[in-house]
Amino acid sequence: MEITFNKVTKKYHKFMALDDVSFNYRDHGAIGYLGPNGAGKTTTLKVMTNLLRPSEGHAELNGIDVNKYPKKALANVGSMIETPTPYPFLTVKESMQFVGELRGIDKKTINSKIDEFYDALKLPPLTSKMGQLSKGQRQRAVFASVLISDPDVVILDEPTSGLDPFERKIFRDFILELKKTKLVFFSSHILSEVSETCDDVIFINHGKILKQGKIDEIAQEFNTNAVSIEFLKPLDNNMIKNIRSLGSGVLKTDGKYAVIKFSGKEDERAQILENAIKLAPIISYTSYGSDLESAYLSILGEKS
Ligand SMILES: Nc1ncnc2c1ncn2[C@@H]1O[C@H](COP(=O)(O)OP(=O)(O)OP(=O)(O)O)[C@@H](O)[C@H]1O
Repeated sequence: MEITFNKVTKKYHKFMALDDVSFNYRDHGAIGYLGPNGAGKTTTLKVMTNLLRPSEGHAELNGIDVNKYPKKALANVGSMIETPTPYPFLTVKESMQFVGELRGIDKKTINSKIDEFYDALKLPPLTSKMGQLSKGQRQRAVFASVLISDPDVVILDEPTSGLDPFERKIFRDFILELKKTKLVFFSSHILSEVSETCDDVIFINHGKILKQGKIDEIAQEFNTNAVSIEFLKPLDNNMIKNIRSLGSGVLKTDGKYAVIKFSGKEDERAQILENAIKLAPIISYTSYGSDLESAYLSILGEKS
């Protein structure tokens, strides 16, 4: 399973919606494609699924050029791009059966998949008409249809937009399972959703990739890493002076507490603890975890 973008540029007349976009992902896992409105996310996913032709460069799925050989490239791919508009007069079950049959899946497999997704995605009653479902119910029913053919690669455009927190959780739990065996690529502007489900992240704005890499590494790079130390006794001036030599700066001292900045490297964090113990007895030692928000603000905030 593999997704490749090789120097893809997409122009809408003179407007450059994608500018020299390249990435490559292989094997199972989840990739979050993050960017604000108008960044170029949908355009990317449309090029990826042959709904648009790139102006330059090319996209490959499972090693096959999507625009040259769309049928072959998309054979093992499931995608949900923009708000799905499924068959309103079919029931949930009929709609999934229809998509499964179009994909050449046998009836028995289709029905066992429907049972599986009914529980995992908490689908609405299978006899409900697609046209009468709420947005969240419809989204999940369409998502189930996309997965009926058991694709290797799953491509989703803002899959949780318009969903309530309960539905988002269903989606998140499902992606966490799905990514164990499949390559999932989804666009989003919801940071928490990406940080909770993805291994890798790409930041895009104004059609350009601003940063890509492992979420943990990017979060760490942009985070103000800090540890909070609780000493047994309140700090006096002499202690505070000594604490200043720990880490790369003191953010705050308050009563028995000191908050110390450090680079984010594990060995430096261990060293701070080792030296702090020499100053006075310690009751607790807590790290502030890195988060993607500071990365998002630094990467997209500065350059947007
Ligand atoms: N058919 C089109 N013709 C002209 N410009 C377009 C067309 N489709 C998109 N654009 C422009 O290209 C840019 C990227 O649009 P795109 O839909 O890819 O962004 P997005 O990141 O998916 O945004 P959103 O989160 O709002 O869906 C936007 O400035 C948009 O106005």
